[in-house]
Amino acid sequence: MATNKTLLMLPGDGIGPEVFNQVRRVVDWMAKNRSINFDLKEGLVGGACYDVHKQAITDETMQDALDADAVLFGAVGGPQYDNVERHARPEAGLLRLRKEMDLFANLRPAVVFDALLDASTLKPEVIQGLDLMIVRELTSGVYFGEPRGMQDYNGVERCIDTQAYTKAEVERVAAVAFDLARKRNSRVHSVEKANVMETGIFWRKTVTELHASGGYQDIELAHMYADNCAMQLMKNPKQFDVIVTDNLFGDLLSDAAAMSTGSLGMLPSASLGAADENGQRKALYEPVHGSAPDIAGQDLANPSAMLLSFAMMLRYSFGLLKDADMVENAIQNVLKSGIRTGDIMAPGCTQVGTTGMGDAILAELDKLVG
Ligand SMILES: NC(=O)c1ccc[n+]([C@@H]2O[C@H](COP(=O)([O-])OP(=O)(O)OC[C@H]3O[C@@H](n4cnc5c(N)ncnc54)[C@H](O)[C@@H]3O)[C@@H](O)[C@H]2O)c1
Ligand SMILES: CC(C)[C@H](C(=O)O)[C@@H](O)C(=O)O
Ligand SMILES: [Mg+2]
Repeated sequence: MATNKTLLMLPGDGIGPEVFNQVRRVVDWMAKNRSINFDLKEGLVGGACYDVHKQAITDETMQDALDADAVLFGAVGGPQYDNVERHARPEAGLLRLRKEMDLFANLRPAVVFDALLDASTLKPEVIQGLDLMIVRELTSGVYFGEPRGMQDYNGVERCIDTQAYTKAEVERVAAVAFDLARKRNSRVHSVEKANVMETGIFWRKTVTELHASGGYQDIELAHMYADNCAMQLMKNPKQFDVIVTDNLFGDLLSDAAAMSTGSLGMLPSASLGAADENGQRKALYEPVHGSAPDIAGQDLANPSAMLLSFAMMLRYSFGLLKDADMVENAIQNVLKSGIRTGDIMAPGCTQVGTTGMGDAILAELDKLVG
């Protein structure tokens, strides 16, 4: 691969830097064994940035993100920032990255590895072979709608958030879902609450029209209410191929889907912008989980979600399919061999920490490269 691809690394807070340390080892391994050399840049984000600059991301780091070929992100947040004003909170750094990079399509796959059937709280027959993709709209909806905040409402204190979507915003994320479905099992569930919300009715109408007029008749489209979808994800997740939904429902449903895989520590994600004339997209890759303050600093975090996010980056941003497969296979093989972090531990397996899991994955990569 050309050596001029820039990768911006933003480890963040809590377990973010811990799982990131394992990615650094794989980045080094890729340079040494596969001649994949990135120009690496690193920046502060979240609480780590707030501690130094009193803001969750600086303009310089934001510019680095806009200039990079891909951004790799750990996690942000922590209880010590609970009383920081919203615009400077750690989470605001991530939201700014998503908005200013215009990363409207958040791909959150939930894939169940056979070796982890026993780690899920769902019955093995319900989840065996599960491979679903949630496409979450990421730059609009109630996360960003205006007006928002405190109001004087006829002398009464009131607080509002606004759910708002333009037609173009719904169309572009639905198109990503249809295009992805075509490369998978050609089924899309569009999820909203059209029974209650105006934006739900609009979402459903817009997706239906795009399906009919956008050349997507080969894709099977179904509509589902978000509350039912949460239930169906527990009852029979294998009915789904691709789910497309708004920013808030996507946040909730992807955490729910994570548990079928055994742990939040297994779920990667890719956040993508629109393709330019060369087919290149701005992109940020991050695990779905957060900074996990309850286990931070104890070498307990599962680095798999972070490493699988790195694999998604190799695949989606750089077309390095073989190398992405290698990382994924190495993780699968380690799980098959019974090596587990605490979150996915099962009787008869060997428990390791974050670094131990990294050691095992690197050893497996060595085997795979021969
Ligand atoms: N993308 C992000 O940076 C992101 C995502 C979600 C939450 N957050 C932030 O993280 C902080 C904590 O939030 P939370 O506790 O609701 O969610 P969380 O995802 O951090 O943790 C939820 C639970 O899952 C466990 N867990 C998460 N990742 C794990 C891993 N890799 N290995 C093993 N166990 C893991 C945690 O120990 C915890 O019990 C908050 O400040 C929140 O805003 C950030
Ligand atoms: C940290 C927070 C802003 C974020 C979200 O709500 O989108 C997180 O929960 C996620 O799922 O990426
Ligand atoms: Mg979330």
